[in-house]
Amino acid sequence: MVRGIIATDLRKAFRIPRGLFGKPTEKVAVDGLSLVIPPGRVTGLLGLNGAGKTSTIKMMATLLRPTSGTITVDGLDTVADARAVRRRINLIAGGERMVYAQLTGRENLHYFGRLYGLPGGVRRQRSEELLDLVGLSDAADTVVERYSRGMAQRLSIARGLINDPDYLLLDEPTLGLDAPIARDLRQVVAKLVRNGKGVLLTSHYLAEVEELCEHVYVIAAGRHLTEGSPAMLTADAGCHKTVTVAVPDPSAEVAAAVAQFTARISASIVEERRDDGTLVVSLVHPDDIAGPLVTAIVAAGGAIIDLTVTNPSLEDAILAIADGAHPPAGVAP
Ligand SMILES: Nc1ncnc2c1ncn2[C@@H]1O[C@H](COP(=O)(O)OP(=O)(O)OP(=O)(O)O)[C@@H](O)[C@H]1O
Repeated sequence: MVRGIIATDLRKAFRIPRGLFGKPTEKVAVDGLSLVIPPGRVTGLLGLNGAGKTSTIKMMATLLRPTSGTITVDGLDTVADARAVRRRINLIAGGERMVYAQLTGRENLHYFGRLYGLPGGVRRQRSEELLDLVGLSDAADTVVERYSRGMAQRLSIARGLINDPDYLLLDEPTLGLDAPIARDLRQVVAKLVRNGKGVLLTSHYLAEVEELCEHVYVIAAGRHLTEGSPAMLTADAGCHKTVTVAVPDPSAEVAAAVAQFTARISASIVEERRDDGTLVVSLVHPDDIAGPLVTAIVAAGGAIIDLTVTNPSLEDAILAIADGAHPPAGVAP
C-alpha cells in the first residue's frame, strides 16, 4: 500500500439549475487532477480564485463526492471507506468558524473528541495538550463568543487535531490572523510534519507557502498547470532579479554610464533622484548584473552608498505562471 493521500484523475462538476423549466448547466470545478500528499511533508495547492482548490480539499475531506476519479488515504477510498478516512484526516478552513460559540474552549474539544469516539481519558488528556499547544490553556474555561478572532481560530486548529489525524487539510488556515499568531501556526504545522503528519496547504500568503511547502501544485480552471519545489517553480518561471544602487551626486559621465549599461543589456530601469542629489537606480534583469553595474559606475568615477539585490519570490513566479496560462479550450474562465 502506498502511503499518502492520492487523487487520481479527479473531476468535480456542479449542476447549476436554470429556473423551473430551463435545462441545468454544468460548472466543472475540478477537471482531471492527479495529486499526491505524502506523509511527513507540507504539500501546497495554489491557484487563482476559482481554480478549484476548495472543491479538491472538500473531496479529500469526504465532504464532497467526486463526479469521477478516485481519492485514497493510505489505501482507503474516500467514498467507499469514508468513515475510516474521516478518522485519519481533518480539515481546518480559515474562513469558517468551526467551533461552537456557546461552549468554552475546553468543552468544544471534549465535544469534538466525543464525536470521534475518543475514550474519556484520552479525550481529556488530548484536549489539555492541544489547549497548551495553541496557547489557550488560560482561556480554556471562557466561552468562545468572548474569544478574539485569533483565539477562535487557534481553537479551530486544536479542534482539527483532536482526532490525531495522519493528514491535515489546511484551507487558508491563517486567513485574518495577526502576524504573531500566524507565525505560531506555521511553527505548529512544521512540528506536525517533523512528526510524520502529511499536510495539504492552500494559502494566498505565498511567503507562508514558500516557508512551509516542499512541493507545490499549481492549478488553473481545475487543471494541473505545473508542480515543483517553490525554488524550482521560481527559477523555471523566468522571473527577474532587481538590482538597486544608490549613487551619491552622480556626474554627467556616471549618469551616461548607467544609461549605456542599461541599454547594452536591455534591462528595464526605474530612476529616482532624492532631495540630497543621490540617484537611486533599479534595474530588472534575469542575469546577475550587480557586479558589472558597479564596475560601470566606478569606472565612470562614481561611488556607491547602497546596493541591494532582490530575488524573485514565489508570488512573482505564480503571477508569471498564471499570466502565461490560458484557460484550456472548452473550459469557462
Ligand atoms: N456548490 C457549487 N455550485 C456551483 N459552482 C461551484 C460550487 N462550488 C464551487 N463552484 C465553482 O467551482 C469553481 C471552483 O471553486 P473553488 O471554490 O473550488 O475554487 P478555489 O480555488 O478554492 O477558489 P478561491 O481561491 O476563491 O477560494 C468556481 O468557479 C466556483 O464558482
